Amino acid sequence: MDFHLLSNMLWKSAQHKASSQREFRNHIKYALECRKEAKIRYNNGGLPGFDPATKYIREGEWVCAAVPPAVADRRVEITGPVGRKMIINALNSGAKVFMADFEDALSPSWENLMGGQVNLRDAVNRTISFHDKARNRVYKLNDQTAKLFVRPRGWHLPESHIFIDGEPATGCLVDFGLYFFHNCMAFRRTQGEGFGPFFYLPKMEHSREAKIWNNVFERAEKLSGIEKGSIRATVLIETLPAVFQMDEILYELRDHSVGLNCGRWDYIFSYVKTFQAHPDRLLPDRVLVGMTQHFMRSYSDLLIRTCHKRGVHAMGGMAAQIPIRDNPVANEAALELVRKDKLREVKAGHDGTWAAHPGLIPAIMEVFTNSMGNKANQIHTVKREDVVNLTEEDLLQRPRGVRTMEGLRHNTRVGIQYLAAWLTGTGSVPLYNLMEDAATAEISRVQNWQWLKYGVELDGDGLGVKVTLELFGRVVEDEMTRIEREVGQEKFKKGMYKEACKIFTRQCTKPMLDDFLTLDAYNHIVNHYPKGSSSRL
Ligand SMILES: CC(=O)SCCNC(=O)CCNC(=O)[C@H](O)C(C)(C)COP(=O)(O)OP(=O)(O)OC[C@H]1O[C@@H](n2cnc3c(N)ncnc32)[C@H](O)[C@@H]1OP(=O)(O)O
Ligand SMILES: O=CC(=O)O
Ligand SMILES: [Mg+2]
Repeated sequence: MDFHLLSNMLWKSAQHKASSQREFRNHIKYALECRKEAKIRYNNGGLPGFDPATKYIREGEWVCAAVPPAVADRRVEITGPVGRKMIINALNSGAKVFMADFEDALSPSWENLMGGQVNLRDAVNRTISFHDKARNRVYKLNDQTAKLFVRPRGWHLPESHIFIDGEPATGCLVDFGLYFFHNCMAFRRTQGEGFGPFFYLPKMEHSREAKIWNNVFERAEKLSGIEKGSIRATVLIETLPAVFQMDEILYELRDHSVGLNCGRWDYIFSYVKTFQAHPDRLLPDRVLVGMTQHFMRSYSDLLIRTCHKRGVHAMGGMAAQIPIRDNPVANEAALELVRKDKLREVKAGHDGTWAAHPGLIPAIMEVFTNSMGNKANQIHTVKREDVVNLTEEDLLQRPRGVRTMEGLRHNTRVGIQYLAAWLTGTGSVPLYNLMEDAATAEISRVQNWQWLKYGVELDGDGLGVKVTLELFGRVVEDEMTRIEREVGQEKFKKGMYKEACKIFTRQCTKPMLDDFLTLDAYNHIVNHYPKGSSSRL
């Protein structure tokens, strides 16, 4: 990384960032306090639901600003972390959109974050290249590239390398601010056809959080002298409380919206978190909680209806399968699962979807194109009025299925390996032929926690064993042995598997569930400098 360039970039934007942090930090603190209050309500037996106070928004006849022509067609979007080669490959992949990820797929070390900003700036300026010396291969952009969206971190994550008035900065404002400041003008010229930049916004729980983003956008537009409504964002509906706020979220962002997305993995994680004090709502094995469970299907159906009523895209989510290079039969089976998932999405009315890997794009493109034909999207053709009567109970219905020892083992094996990768700077990894990232790892963590907390019986394998601390201790030991065998002694010794195991085990066995695994782990990747060594802004 060019550190001289980086410090210039940082310094130029530092003043802007500091003032936006000062302007918004109390609103953010309030929004996070409200999350805590909601958690107390749910822990005391309450259920999330539609807010009677905002019925007028849900029933009102309003639409969002028209979709910018540059992103009318989003039938396949590839996602990935902001490494240099990854960005070039994703932009060249043939997908319509690339979502560059500072969130679920990135371990937010200072180096990754700042390297990512430099890489994105070079991508927007179209000067990005990468030389893979080992393979003597040079990577450059094609003439035709995907449109770039950027996903900053969620509201809950601090950026502990930047202190403002003695407090760590808010991570997402750093990600947004740096990217916007350095790319706004070039992006609008080269990519956005006069609009942009474009964003994905993660992990919101309430429309008041969307309102903060709307204010951040308006402030950025004003300061840079671009028209209000230039910046556009797709909000991930990936928390259980947010499914009851979809109209309200779009309403707050109506001048800046370009749709909602079904963030299915965090949504499952959020189901467990929201119902952490409801032992009658325990999850079956992770592999059984798919989009065909009634509560998941209802969430996707309602998202489509809501988006199309308001004139914006309803984006589908991520199938976790990735290509299996060394086994053609298993590879075809994985591809078939992806096709099936995408067919369900396009038939339901989704306007596009996510791909985890470039190797999946042709198959996904074919499924969407066969169904949508030449239409750029289905916003005005699939209204889903059939789901107008969907109820709170439909959205909360208990997932069905069994719990097994293999489920417990798989969660443990995957959770530890993911965390070990994250601690060493890698935020998305292939494990057992599936894509794993922060959202999928969270499911493993909270599911183990839930099963331990309530001492569930593993009813799916005929053993009738109860999940206890002793059993979990044995499972952790076995799985660490298995991981060492699978990755090899040398990699195991050099890696951070033991630290990961400690954190993961602590998280699974806590009396009270922590809100986020990455908040606990973050301290391990922060560079700590001596007091007083920073610059004043
Ligand atoms: C729940 C959610 O939030 S989903 C969204 C967040 N998660 C993600 O974005 C995950 C995205 N996917 C990935 O990170 C990767 O596909 C992984 C980690 C799962 C697998 O990556 P790898 O092990 O590198 O896969 P593999 O070896 O098959 O890669 C083959 C080639 O495709 C490239 N590639 C793989 N995935 C991607 C991607 N998502 N974007 C761009 N290029 C990619 C690799 O860089 C490699 O390129 P090369 O041949 O030029 O060297
Ligand atoms: O961000 C996406 C998800 O599924 O989580
Ligand atoms: Mg997510």
